[in-house]
Amino acid sequence: MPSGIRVKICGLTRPEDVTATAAAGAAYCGLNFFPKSPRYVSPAVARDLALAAPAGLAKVALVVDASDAQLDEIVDAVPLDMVQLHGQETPERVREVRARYGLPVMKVVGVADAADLPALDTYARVADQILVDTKPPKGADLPGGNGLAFDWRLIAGRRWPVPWMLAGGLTPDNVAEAVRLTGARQVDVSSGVEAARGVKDAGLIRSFVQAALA
Ligand SMILES: O=C(O)c1ccccc1NCC(=O)[C@H](O)[C@H](O)COP(=O)(O)O
Repeated sequence: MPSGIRVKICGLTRPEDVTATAAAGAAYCGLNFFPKSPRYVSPAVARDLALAAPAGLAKVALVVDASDAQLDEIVDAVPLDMVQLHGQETPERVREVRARYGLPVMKVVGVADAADLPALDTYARVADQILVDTKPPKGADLPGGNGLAFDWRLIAGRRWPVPWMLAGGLTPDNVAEAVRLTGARQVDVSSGVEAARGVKDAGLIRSFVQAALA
């Protein structure tokens, strides 16, 4: 990609979503294994989606406080390039998952205010990547994928010693401003490219990637 921005489209559920994500020029696709999510895919469905992904589109497994048994089942079934830990996983658990599966691990850190920022430094010491996402509001059904942005000024100019992604409430309309303000070189979206909750839209995926690269 000419601008060097790498885009992740998260929560794909259908083969046409994979086609649209690859055609738009995204670098990563996310497969969601959180059972309560409207974007959940079983390991069997995820395997077919992952096998449909062309070379160059990295497949990321999103899990929430998954046990070894759950992760074993996913990793055995699905050809993956990365694991995204989207729950309350401790730094020690990040280390364990990296060691057990030999896959890069991206740890999600939720941000609502400045008090959340030190955790980014903590996880940047143990994870291969960090994903800076909006902290879910109290009582939210889902720990992510809520389509809510945080105040990007909190991380403007911040850097970490590992690659990082910006997420949370990004859309084709606001992603360019988010990149400009934060300096992010990677962005992640789910709700902002959906026609309905859990249903990706090829046109929105294309618009999002184009806007991120602009
Ligand atoms: O999308 C879900 O349903 C979900 C469920 C449980 C944990 C995480 C989940 N989604 C995470 C994402 O899709 C993204 O990594 C990120 O939170 C941005 O989502 P959005 O604000 O919807 O763009």
